Amino acid sequence: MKQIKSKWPKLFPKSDLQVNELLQGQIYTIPDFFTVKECDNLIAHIEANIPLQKTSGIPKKGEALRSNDRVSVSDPAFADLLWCLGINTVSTSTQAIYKAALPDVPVGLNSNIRIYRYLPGQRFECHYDDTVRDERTNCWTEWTLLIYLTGEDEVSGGETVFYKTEKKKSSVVVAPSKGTALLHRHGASCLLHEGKEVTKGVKYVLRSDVVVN
Ligand SMILES: O=C(O)CCC(=O)C(=O)O
Ligand SMILES: [Fe+2]
Repeated sequence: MKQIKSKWPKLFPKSDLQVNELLQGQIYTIPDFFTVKECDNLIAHIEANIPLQKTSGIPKKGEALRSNDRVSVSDPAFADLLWCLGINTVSTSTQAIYKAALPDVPVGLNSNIRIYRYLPGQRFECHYDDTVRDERTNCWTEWTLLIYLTGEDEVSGGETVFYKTEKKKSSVVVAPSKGTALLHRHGASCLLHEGKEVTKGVKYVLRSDVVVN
């Protein structure tokens, strides 16, 4: 993981965040977590300062194929900022999120921040997200946090699709929406999911995880 000294663009807390429950105890979206301007500033910052790496296209044993460009940076201050922008209040005021890992409760975000860029033709095939230990706090992660920096008329395809069973008969489809944050349960309770191929435009995503203690 890279240690990058970077000054992120200004981001402001939102007081009136709405939380949509797409699947109880599993999938939640928070529209307008970032404004359009914040998303555009973040993309400009990433493009100017944070080189993304191409994934090889050949998955390691047991790993899903992903062909997106990505980088993983250790940035505790940015993780704390994202937490304080509203993931903290959403995690504590949404009972199913707060109680998911009792007696442990959400306490912050993983300092490992990942940035993904999907160009047309790129995707992240079906997989499960593992729980990991945050290197700073030693706490385990319980939820994946994805924040879409592009969406709507900028990207076609690129939906994050969750399957309720391994047979993939029933699914929940989340289309990238600019500035929307998505929380989904991971580790032992993770649903099979994938990032569908982008067919037009560029999909940018910020990723961290909610840690519990
Ligand atoms: O980009 C997406 O829609 C999915 C990303 C994902 O599944 C992951 O980061 O584990
Ligand atoms: Fe995933």
